[in-house]
Amino acid sequence: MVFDQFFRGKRSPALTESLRCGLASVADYERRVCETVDGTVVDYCRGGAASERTVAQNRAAFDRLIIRPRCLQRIGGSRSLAVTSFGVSYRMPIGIAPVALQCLAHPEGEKAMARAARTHGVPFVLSVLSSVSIEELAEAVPRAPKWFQLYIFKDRELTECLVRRAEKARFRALVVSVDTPAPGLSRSERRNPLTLPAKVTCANFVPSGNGANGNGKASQSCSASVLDYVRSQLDPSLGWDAIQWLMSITTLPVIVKGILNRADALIAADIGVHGLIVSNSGGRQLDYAPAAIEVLPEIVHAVGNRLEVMLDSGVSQGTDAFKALAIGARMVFVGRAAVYGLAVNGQRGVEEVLDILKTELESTMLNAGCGTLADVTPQHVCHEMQLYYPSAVDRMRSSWRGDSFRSDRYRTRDRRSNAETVDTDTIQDAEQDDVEHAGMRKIAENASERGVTFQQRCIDTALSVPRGIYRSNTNNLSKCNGNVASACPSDAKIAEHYQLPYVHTLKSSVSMEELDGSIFKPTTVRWLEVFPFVDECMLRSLVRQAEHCGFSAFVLSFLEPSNHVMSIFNEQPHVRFSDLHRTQGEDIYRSKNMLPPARDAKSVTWFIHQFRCFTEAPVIACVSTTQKDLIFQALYAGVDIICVVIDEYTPFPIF
Ligand SMILES: Cc1cc2nc3c(=O)[nH]c(=O)nc-3n(C[C@H](O)[C@H](O)[C@H](O)COP(=O)(O)O)c2cc1C
Repeated sequence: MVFDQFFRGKRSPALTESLRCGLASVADYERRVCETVDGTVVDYCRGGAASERTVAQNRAAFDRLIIRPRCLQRIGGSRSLAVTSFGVSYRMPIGIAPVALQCLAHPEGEKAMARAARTHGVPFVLSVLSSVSIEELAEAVPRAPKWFQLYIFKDRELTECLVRRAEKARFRALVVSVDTPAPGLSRSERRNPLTLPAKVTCANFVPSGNGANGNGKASQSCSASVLDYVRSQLDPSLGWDAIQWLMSITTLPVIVKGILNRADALIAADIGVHGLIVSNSGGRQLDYAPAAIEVLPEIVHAVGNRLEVMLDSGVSQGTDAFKALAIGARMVFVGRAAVYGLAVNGQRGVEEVLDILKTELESTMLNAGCGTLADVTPQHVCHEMQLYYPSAVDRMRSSWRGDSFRSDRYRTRDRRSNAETVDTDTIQDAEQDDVEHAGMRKIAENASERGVTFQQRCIDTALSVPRGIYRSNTNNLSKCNGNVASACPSDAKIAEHYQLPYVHTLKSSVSMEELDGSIFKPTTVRWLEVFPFVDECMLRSLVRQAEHCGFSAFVLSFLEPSNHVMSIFNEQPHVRFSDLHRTQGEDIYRSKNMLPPARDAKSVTWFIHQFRCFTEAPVIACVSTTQKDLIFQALYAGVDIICVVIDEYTPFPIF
């Protein structure tokens, strides 16, 4: 309100009206719809697939992103939300997503929606399952910026016919939905089936009076059961050649909707698709699909500027739009938000909703220090964990001699790839000119002979933490014939040489004391790798022992399946695991009572909480990118740093 009075001077009539009715946000519109509209229609508009987990995730993922404002940015008078897409200029970067059967929400349905889009100068995407036909809409709202959404049906003739009709009606782009090999499963619809009123039908499949819509086959089937007919036309056997076929039969830009994976985005870019809508259809298709905003970074990162990337799913506030734009979306689309406006007050309701979103986006931009969309950058958004755990970064820095010359040089080399196994040749190359070269090479060669590998691990770069945890992999103990004592010293020396932290594992036969007493230099940075054991006393004792030996951080390893960790301890009778032996005695640590907890959320949280009570030192959770749930559990449970282990198939920006 205050913002509005001071900065806008004059409110639009739509905003004034919505405020007067107590409708100040999209959430207010949603509430109003629930109070006033028939239950089955509410379910149809609001519902999602199955357990609706993805619907919830869409909201939660936006909420996890925090806006980082910049001040004193000299924002002048030339403020603008204008955006150009496929050569057409729109007044703001928020369009209306395709929504089937809008006459269920309001008698004017798609016509009202398109008129509101015209008022705001934003694209309106007509669903192929619209309750107003392509021709009727074009005639009623000729000047609305219209795009047409379709599926590539089993019947290609029918599909081509729809494309021709859209071209003739001067639609400006085709949006092909690719996330619907079959209809999404709605539990609410199953409980409470939606029956279409006589006047509401999929108008594109019904012949008009003059036969303009003509496709006899479709019409006949449709008259029996519109939805059954369309469902029967969805084609799970489609491949990317279908998109190429679509591009070959039209000159309109083709936008692929429903992409959630960088690999698919890359294929789309390679075959020359014009745009993508990163979308999970508002959580209506695949339950447990990721939130669209969560995968947007990996997709933007993968395709860059090769095609236009847009987003829908979960946008219900101006801040949501801001976040998506900051991460790299050209435009966002709203589905439910617009439908709520339509259901509450027809065209006016949609205009009000768009006005709310526009006002919120303007306000967000201004307060974040952005005058135009070009000013909105990835630096304006971060994941909340980056704010919650900053002190850990400082603590990590203080336990890391990261500013030495040689260390920098090594880290520059690391940046070539996110994860790589550094072989001894690489180490040699790095240090050709080094006086210590020969000695170190010998140690590295020895290590290599014993089958010890050097793994590069990566800590979230956004936290500016130096990267490159050095870790000796002593999993292959059996190769050492019980004589592994010589492995650790040389590994520790290499770590010292490259000025990387040495991560000592409990799977070693050399104890922390032995390393501290004879192998480590005072300057060696040492961290201890710990597994999620259930025995509290033992953990506490290990922590004390480690602190006593100068270990400055703990790496909780959730990487290996618990049974694998235990098998190492249990099935190596010839190996003396010195740290564990000293702590508890062999019989106990090899016993079944020490099975680590299962990796459910509760036990992971419990373990981290426990561990936090034992020590002030930074706690790093080592998690694989494939264990995404675990990453968040660990963060929420309070670890300082997540060490995300990336394999070559995993896209980095999984956050
Ligand atoms: C009631 C309803 C019907 C929809 N019908 C279609 C459709 O016919 N075709 C399509 O591609 N997407 C359809 N969608 C998905 C939207 O285009 C869009 O992806 C989704 O609504 C965006 O999420 P949001 O509702 O959270 O904004 C529909 C969505 C809703 C809510």
